[in-house]
Amino acid sequence: MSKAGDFENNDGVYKTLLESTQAIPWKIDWASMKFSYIGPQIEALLGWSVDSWVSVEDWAMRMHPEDRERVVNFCVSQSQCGVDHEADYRALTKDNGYVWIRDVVHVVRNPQGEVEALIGFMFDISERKKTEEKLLSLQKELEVLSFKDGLTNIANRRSFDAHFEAAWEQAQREQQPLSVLLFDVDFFKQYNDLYGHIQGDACLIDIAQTLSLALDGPRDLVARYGGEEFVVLLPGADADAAHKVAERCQRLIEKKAIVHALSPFSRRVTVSIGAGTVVPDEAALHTDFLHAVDQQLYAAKHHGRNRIEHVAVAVPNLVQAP
Ligand SMILES: Nc1nc2c(ncn2[C@@H]2O[C@H](COP(=O)(O)OP(=O)(O)OP(=O)(O)O)[C@@H](O)[C@H]2O)c(=O)[nH]1
Repeated sequence: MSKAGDFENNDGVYKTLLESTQAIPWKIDWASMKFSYIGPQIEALLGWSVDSWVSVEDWAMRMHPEDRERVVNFCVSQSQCGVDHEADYRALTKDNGYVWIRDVVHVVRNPQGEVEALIGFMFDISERKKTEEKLLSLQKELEVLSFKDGLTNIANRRSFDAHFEAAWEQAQREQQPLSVLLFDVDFFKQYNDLYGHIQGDACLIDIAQTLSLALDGPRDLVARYGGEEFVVLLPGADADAAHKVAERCQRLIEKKAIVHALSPFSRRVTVSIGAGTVVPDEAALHTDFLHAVDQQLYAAKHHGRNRIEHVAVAVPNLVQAP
């Protein structure tokens, strides 16, 4: 007799092989929906004894409630159609924990083509799931970080752009005002030259925190626009409201009293502010509006710094500044 023949005739060999694998083999009789076999490895993995696996009910009830309906419905429908399939779910352990399982199911038919039994393997995939979950949370963290400025921890330019575009479209749709404030730290090059770059960084962090404190609207956003420039987005704020926020920012920075020996303004760090308010009509472009606000910042610098200039022209429908 051939070696293969020897092997085929030896049920014990099969059993030993099946029961020494990591994967846990099982068999369910289709007519009775009862387990006719389950590998003893199941007890080491989940804690339930082999004898406790009687019917598909035991299988279904030892599944996480959030997974049960989806998995049971899927497996029943696939089996009824005679299609091999696999499903991932959390299996309940005897001590009330959960283990991620991948069940790989083969549908066995008799010579007439009728479903006779289901056989399968359960794989412990908890390690893989842990890695997947960790990757997912790292991905989320990365998404958050990619919208944050690394130095000041407030929103970055990319975040501002996304919020600004959304707010612009909403203002256009609802015909509501929208305001933007652009800030630039005065004489910052001299500050850096005098106190060094590290203290310059600390000054920018201080200003970012101060500006954050000045905002109270649920949709207001402060972001680092780049270098020593910051931007505040005020959806729904009319010119009056925006001007008040700009003044509050100025006041809070003044109160912070960051020493700048080369500043003509009480030897303290100050900011210049360009402000703009618009109720954008359908044709208005948000880039034109930002450009107009930037022009105001330029004007604030040009007119002596430490001041607010509020835009009143250059974009259709611009609301008159106070
Ligand atoms: N420490 C620090 N300095 C920065 C950072 N980003 C930009 N700067 C500095 O900011 C300074 C900006 O200089 P300028 O554009 O000449 O502006 P200014 O000196 O503030 O002059 P005015 O705006 O006209 O009042 C430069 O010296 C930059 O190196 C940063 O992240 N950290």
